[in-house]
Amino acid sequence: MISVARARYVALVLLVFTVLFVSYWPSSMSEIWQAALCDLKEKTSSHNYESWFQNIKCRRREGRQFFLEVRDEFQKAWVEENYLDLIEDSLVTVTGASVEITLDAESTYASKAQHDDVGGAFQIDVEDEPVAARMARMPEEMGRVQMPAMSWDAPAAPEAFGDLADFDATQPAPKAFEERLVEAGLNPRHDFEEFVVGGSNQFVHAACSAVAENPGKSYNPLFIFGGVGLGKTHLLHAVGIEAMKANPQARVVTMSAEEFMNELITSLRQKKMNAFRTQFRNNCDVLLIDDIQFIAGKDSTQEEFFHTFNALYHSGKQIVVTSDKLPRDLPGIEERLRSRFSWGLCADIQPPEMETRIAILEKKAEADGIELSKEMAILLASSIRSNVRELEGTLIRLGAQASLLGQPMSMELARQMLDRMDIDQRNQVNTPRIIEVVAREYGISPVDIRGKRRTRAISKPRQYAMYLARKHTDDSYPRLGDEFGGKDHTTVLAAFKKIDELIEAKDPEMCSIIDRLENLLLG
Ligand SMILES: Nc1ncnc2c1ncn2[C@@H]1O[C@H](COP(=O)(O)OP(=O)(O)OP(=O)(O)O)[C@@H](O)[C@H]1O
Repeated sequence: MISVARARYVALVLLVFTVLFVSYWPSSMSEIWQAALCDLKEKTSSHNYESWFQNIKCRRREGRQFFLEVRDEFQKAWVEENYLDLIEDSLVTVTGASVEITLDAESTYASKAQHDDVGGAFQIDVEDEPVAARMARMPEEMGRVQMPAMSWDAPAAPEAFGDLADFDATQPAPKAFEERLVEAGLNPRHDFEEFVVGGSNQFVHAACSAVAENPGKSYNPLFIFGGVGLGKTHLLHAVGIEAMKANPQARVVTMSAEEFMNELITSLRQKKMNAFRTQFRNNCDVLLIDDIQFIAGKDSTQEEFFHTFNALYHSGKQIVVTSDKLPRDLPGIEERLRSRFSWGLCADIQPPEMETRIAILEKKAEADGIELSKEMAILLASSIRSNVRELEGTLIRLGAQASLLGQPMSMELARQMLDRMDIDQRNQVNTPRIIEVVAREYGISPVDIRGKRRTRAISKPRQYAMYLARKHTDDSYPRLGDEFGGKDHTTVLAAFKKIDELIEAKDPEMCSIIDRLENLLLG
């Protein structure tokens, strides 16, 4: 028999435990939703979180059904298409039970749809707004393109340009010109003079020069493609700089495909689509878009870009695009866009050969005031072959280290740094390396893992790589989707869950596969 005192003690412990459990476990609808939001914040990039999740409200809960409210139809469509599984996953994590989600838009305002050929992917109904109010907003809406509204072919008389009136094309005042480059999104250091030409980039360099000399009239569009850090962005900016040097009235718009998408989203949110379209379709003579592969799988952005492309192309404006692959190898890009990218000229950029690497190092060293001997340039150029950004970074780090230690840049210092880099690289666990290790182990190529083929021999290693990437990197599911060749984040989520469940259940085959791959990866 237990004593009364002991029974009281047990009851007290139970009571304390219940109180603690009830007060810490999220129970009210809003607590559950807040906890789910925290979980979502962890799983996605901060930009994505702010754009798509932060403003979602949980309006009602009936048992396991959650009624969520988003701002408008556009957000509803986007979240439904891209993020529903992710939200469901977070709610399951928080509640520990299965859930159902119903999404509703706060307003009945329909932002997506209706388009004509060049008219636009999104028809934003700003017509209800009084005309005077819209006109008053126009200067603010014109956004980043500050250049006067001119067509490429018919420059207006200089008087029409206000403070540009005394701008002399042959002798640009350096500061004013640089400021204008920056306004146009261009990096003044990335001009043709700074670009070292060799066998690997001769063709693309010639194509870029031709386009810059005669925008809209030689190769249109110009599609530049090639591996990481090989100078695509540099050449893209060089085209813009040269075009502005040749014609001070040229309205150049430069941005990454990601920035294009973000501006589109902001314009949709703020109901400023007219200004967005004016900026890209009417106030632009040269459109330079970097890393177009980013819009893979992003249907609404592709649609808007398609209409922007048509409008510019048909009015003879120049379009230059960079990408990591040829148009036909770009996964997740609509066929009509891929075919348009191939209308003009596709020019690839290859890793530079030894002499070009040495020349690049010498040029950068001179520009940054670093004393670089020939011997050292050869050492660096023979150690780092396939990425100019890395080559440049090593030179700068070496210069910085020598100056911090108060020593000259010796061969010994350079060798030590290269050895350390080698070790760092071998230890670095990132998604590309995981893909490489898994592909090698299964005798397939990283391209197969990033590709679409679903044979067992490819899909299984692909799932292992997705699981390892989620486990060992900080990449969010959407980011991993991009890393795996533009796949939907739900594919990665499903692969992770499937393998995780098998590991949790101590499935001997899966545990041994993952152990073996982790050994290869982590040493
Ligand atoms: N031929 C070259 N001459 C001089 N500098 C170069 C050359 N090629 C590349 N660089 C320099 O290397 C760095 C990386 O180039 P850039 O950013 O243009 O590469 P990218 O191909 O656009 O890379 P990513 O695929 O990562 O976008 C830049 O600082 C650029 O100036």
